[in-house]
Amino acid sequence: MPLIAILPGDGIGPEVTAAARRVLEAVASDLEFAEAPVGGAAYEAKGHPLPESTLDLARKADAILFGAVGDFRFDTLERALRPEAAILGLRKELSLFANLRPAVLFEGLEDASALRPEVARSIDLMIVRELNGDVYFGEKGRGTTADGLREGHDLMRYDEGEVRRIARVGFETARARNGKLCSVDKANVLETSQLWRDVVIEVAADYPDIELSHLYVDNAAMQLVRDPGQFDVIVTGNLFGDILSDQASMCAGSIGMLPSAALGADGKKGMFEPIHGSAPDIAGQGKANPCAAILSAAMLLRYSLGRGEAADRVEQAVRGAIADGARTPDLGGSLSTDAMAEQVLERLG
Ligand SMILES: NC(=O)c1ccc[n+]([C@@H]2O[C@H](COP(=O)([O-])OP(=O)(O)OC[C@H]3O[C@@H](n4cnc5c(N)ncnc54)[C@H](O)[C@@H]3O)[C@@H](O)[C@H]2O)c1
Ligand SMILES: CC(C)[C@H](C(=O)O)[C@@H](O)C(=O)O
Ligand SMILES: [Mg+2]
Repeated sequence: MPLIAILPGDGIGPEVTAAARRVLEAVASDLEFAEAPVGGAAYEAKGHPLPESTLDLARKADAILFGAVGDFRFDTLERALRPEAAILGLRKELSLFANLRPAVLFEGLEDASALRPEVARSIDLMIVRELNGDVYFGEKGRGTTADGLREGHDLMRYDEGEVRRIARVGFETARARNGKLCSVDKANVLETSQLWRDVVIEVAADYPDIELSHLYVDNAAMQLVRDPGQFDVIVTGNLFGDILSDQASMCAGSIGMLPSAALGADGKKGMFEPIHGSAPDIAGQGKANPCAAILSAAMLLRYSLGRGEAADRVEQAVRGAIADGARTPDLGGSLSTDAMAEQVLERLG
């Protein structure tokens, strides 16, 4: 019996994970679920955003369904105790270095996209974001300059091994899709990025069938709204991937639509979560779009459980609901989180 750890977290996290869990229960009757607090909820309950017991469950589980963490109430805590430390800790402790963030425009969502319909319709891409390194995990600190000014610093750093392993995921992902990989960096300014580019080019020698291109991140941000259809797979670092995926979400209609998978070296055990956060502005109001969480559950079925057929069924059910006009407020409609989940569940048969 596969064990699924459910880590709902804060804000809309519990609302959307409840919907995703119902979908999992509907397509797989043999799953065992265990829930544990994470983020601000865990800090309040246990004094730490990632308690040992939660980390143990995550280690033990076959897959993790994660909601979202964070609330402005915790923004003054020391960094190690903030809710966000939990998600970073889980990614690092479980060596989940490869973050797959697909952005696709579902039929009917042209009007929700921030782009013109004919431009929006072309988006079908996968962002492969490195998740264990970069400026997120480099040495950081605060101090005072000789002149008495407050200063802060965060070291951006990758070693070639870290770049090589995510580059391979990028090339393999492109091979399984349409054979095009765009590596995004800032090699015109950053040494970390020059190393990134050099290593990606070295790895490319093993993938002569893949069409490799490179873009600076500022240009990539522009191209993503000018012509998202030009991209198949984008491989990039932790920070650039974070930013570009939120941007891609609005090209595809809403941040409430984008799922993600964080995978380790075996490409199997993983943590699955919407790319969005805890959305304190709409938490507790039943307004959250559960599709990103539901589509994350589909990725869990596909990657961690090897159940591609069940994953397809879930994705088709979401597509069907959207095509038939089901809309939460972020998509211009008025369905509640639960009503949207019902629309999906009904289409699972
Ligand atoms: N994976 C995570 O746990 C994660 C990701 C991003 C941000 N955060 C945290 O979440 C908190 C809020 O951050 P933020 O406001 O910058 O980003 P956010 O993604 O939580 O929200 C941004 C905007 O998008 C809307 N939104 C997000 N998800 C939605 C959904 N499913 N349906 C409808 N609308 C949705 C919100 O209402 C808000 O207006 C912060 O504490 C941040 O650190 C956590
Ligand atoms: C909450 C935060 C640490 C996280 C990140 O920056 O990775 C989030 O924005 C995401 O996209 O998953
Ligand atoms: Mg983000």
